[in-house]
Amino acid sequence: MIANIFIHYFICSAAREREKAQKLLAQRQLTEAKAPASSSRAASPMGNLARGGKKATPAPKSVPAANLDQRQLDLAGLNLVDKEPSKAEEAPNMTFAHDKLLEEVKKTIEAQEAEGKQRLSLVVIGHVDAGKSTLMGRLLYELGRMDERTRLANERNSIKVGKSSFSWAWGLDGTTEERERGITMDVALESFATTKRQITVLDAPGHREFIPNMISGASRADCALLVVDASNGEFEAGFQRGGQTREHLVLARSLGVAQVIVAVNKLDQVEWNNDRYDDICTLLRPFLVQSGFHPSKTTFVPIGAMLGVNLVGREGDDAKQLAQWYKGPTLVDLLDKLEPPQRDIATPVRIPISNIFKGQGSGTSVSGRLLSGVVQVGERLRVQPGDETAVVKSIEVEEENVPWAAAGSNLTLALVSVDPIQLTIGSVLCPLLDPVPLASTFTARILIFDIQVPIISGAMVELFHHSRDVPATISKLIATLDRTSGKVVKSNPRVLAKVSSAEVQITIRPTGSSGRSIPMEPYAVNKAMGRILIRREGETIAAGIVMDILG
Ligand SMILES: Nc1nc2c(ncn2[C@@H]2O[C@H](COP(=O)(O)OP(=O)(O)OP(=O)(O)O)[C@@H](O)[C@H]2O)c(=O)[nH]1
Repeated sequence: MIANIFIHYFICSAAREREKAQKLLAQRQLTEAKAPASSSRAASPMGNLARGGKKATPAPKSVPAANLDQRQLDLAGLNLVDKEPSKAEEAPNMTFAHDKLLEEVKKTIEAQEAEGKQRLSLVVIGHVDAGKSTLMGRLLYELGRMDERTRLANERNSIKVGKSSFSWAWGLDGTTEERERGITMDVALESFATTKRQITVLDAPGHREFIPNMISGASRADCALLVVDASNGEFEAGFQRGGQTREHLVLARSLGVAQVIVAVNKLDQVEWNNDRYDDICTLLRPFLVQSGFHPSKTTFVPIGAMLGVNLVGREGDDAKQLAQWYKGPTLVDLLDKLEPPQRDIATPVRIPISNIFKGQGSGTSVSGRLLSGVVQVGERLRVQPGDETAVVKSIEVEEENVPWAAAGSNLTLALVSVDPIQLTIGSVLCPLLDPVPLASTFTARILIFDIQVPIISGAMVELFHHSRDVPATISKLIATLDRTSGKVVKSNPRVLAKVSSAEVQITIRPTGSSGRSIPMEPYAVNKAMGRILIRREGETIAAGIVMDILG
């Protein structure tokens, strides 16, 4: 009945997103083309999209024009073909009634707690080149999640292109461009287990050019691992004004991340100097408190990512110098003690989409974080904004197909009975009867950072909400607030100065691709859906929470 559009590239709301998605498809195709059929999951140089054996749908085969009737020719010209009712697209039925599902989820979470195997998501943040991907690559290897064959292949291939020092990072940085440039550009997803935790890792890019991707990664995490480079001058570069050590910490905290492990890396570059380690910790401690991290939720660990020192142990010659002055926990010991957050399973489903890709013969797949609620296979969800609905054909969490997933999971959903053109990065999947409100104008309480140019009414900004960023205007300065009590200090101020708190009205400016309204909720209704970040000219100027949606 409806013509099916063959999608040769992903459907995203903005050019940046489209480019990102195209890159991911290329990455998946490259990975799949290269990977042997039996390749282990650790063997794939992946982002989350490269996993799970999914394949991009091949382009339709061309048919000689002489063999087509007029209608087919018209359709061919439009790049349309009749939709064949495919078996793969058949919508499955739901297994559980909602209350039964909630019971099942509670039981499972309790069992996980009793087993001492709790799940959490960890975003790896820090200034460019601090060693985030190297650390993750090495840690995956030490924990047995990267096999020897992959390690050797990464070593060999990185030597071949003169990038041998990035060989560990290649376990995470999978695209040709990332490997050529030696930097992470998009968030890569991985997972590993410690004794008591099952951890999903989101390796964020450190380069300031990719802050939007870092925001998208941090908004999917419960905890953060900040990596700082102990080399002389390098720690200072990241920690100075405008450095990403500072910016990432502030962004992560503003997005609700409350626990952080600080890994002081590359200590081999300073001869494992104890004083250098202590100085770095001393400089970071007050900044962490100032950024809103409670000292009891902040831990420090000295490491050498490349040599694998103090990640899971301190054996061997490389660790001798450190072992002379450090007797504390290893990185894995600290990961094992991270507190899993409360799961908001009773609130309606909210899944902001962070990636969209074509599944093999099974419609479209999307990935993102289930912020609240519980979702199951067979469930029909609404896509906001818009009138579209979709049925969940399958759910994948940490490379396993599961019948349901609960709040906090980073998941991939295969969707059927959906027009993929209606899906965009930043769209939110929600229950049919409990849709997320759409906002074009709303009020927000914001905390203004150390900005150089004060904010005035009419200021043009970029608004970040999960993986979506849209142009917006600070349309009204309602009041300045006392930073501690939140009480109004002055109504209708003329400007908002740096390091102050305020209530403002924000209006989203329409764009060709994303319209005027975006799905969001007041913080009082759903914390994770009510957090925003405001940037201007590539600088994060404020973070805030949504108060009231005005229209
Ligand atoms: N000497 C030394 N070099 C390291 C260590 N860890 C990482 N490096 C080097 O630091 C450089 C950057 O490492 P990456 O892992 O790509 O850094 P990153 O933080 O992931 O970079 P972005 O994601 O692009 O910000 C590479 O050349 C690594 O070999 C370490 O423990 N010691």
